[in-house]
Amino acid sequence: MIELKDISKIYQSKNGEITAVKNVNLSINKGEIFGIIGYSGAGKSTMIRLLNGLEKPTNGTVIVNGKQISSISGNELRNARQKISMIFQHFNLLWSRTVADNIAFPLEIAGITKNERSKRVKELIDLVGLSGRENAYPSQLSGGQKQRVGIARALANNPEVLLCDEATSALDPETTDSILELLLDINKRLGLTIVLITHEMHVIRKICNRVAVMEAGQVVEQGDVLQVFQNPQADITKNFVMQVSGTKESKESIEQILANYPTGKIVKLTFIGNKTEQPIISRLIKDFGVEVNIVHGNISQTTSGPYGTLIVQIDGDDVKVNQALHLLDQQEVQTEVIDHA
Ligand SMILES: Nc1ncnc2c1ncn2[C@@H]1O[C@H](COP(=O)(O)OP(=O)(O)OP(=O)(O)O)[C@@H](O)[C@H]1O
Repeated sequence: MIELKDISKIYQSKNGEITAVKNVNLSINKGEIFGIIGYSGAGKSTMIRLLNGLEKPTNGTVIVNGKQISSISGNELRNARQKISMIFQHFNLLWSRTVADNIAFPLEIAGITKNERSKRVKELIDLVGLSGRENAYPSQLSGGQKQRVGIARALANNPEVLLCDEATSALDPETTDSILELLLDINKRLGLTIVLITHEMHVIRKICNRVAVMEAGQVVEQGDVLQVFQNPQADITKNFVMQVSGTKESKESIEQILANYPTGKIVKLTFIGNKTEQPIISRLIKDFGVEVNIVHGNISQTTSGPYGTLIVQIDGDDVKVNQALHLLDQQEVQTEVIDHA
């Protein structure tokens, strides 16, 4: 559905050239939710502008929905862009228009008759859960409701691709979740391909099937969300995963436990899928007679299943401790000895 082939984007500035995107290759399938994550300045916004044709790449090709967006212009680009919609961090609503009229706006531009417009607007209002608020103005809505209007407006002309530019960054955590659930619902119901950019791993975990991690204009890692969570390769990806697994906070706990129990091994266990539901710890204790102290634990849901991390101190006879680690490996629980006491 979307192909980026060896894309680079170089901006000219007073201080010389800025490479915003460098040699990026990505392939996004029809109907998937694909996340691009990176810190500020990584090149995410540039990527999204390349996808909707607002920017031309310095090198490479962008293909969206069968059209080579990177080389077309004028009417051809305008037509192609009707199938590529977008929602924004700050909603970009028309403040002097009601909810219904905001949603009707792209339909007016597309020349849809008044009767058909009213019918479609009603459908969209129902779809995003805004029934009863048709005649409200944006200033009378909460942030979450404003984003629902943004989503309805983006869906008005039946797009094939929805681009989300930090769409939940201005919302509180609960509202963020309700908007993410709406996006997931729309993706399932309409088979819409969704590409989102974000700096929050929570967003990726909650709704994405696959993720690309960007740093300094490059994609440093990409893959299925669950795999990336279980086995992050790049340092930046490890940092993003820590946002969700909370293992950063546990450093203090590890220091504490080392001070209190200066024996054994501190091990980080990472497990995915139904392994999170097995009584692995009790097996270690029963089968090997080792002591297990839980330092930190966390289980998160992704669209492909649960993902968990557990940091434990395993203490006992060296041979038994190693056998316990071996059992964990056999159980496809990933183990990383993060500290020897
Ligand atoms: N029009 C432009 N002219 C010059 N430099 C630009 C332009 N747009 C972006 N850049 C530069 O390209 C780099 C990538 O910017 P970009 O906005 O794509 O990153 P980002 O990951 O979206 O960051 P943020 O989340 O802060 O928007 C930055 O160094 C930025 O200053």
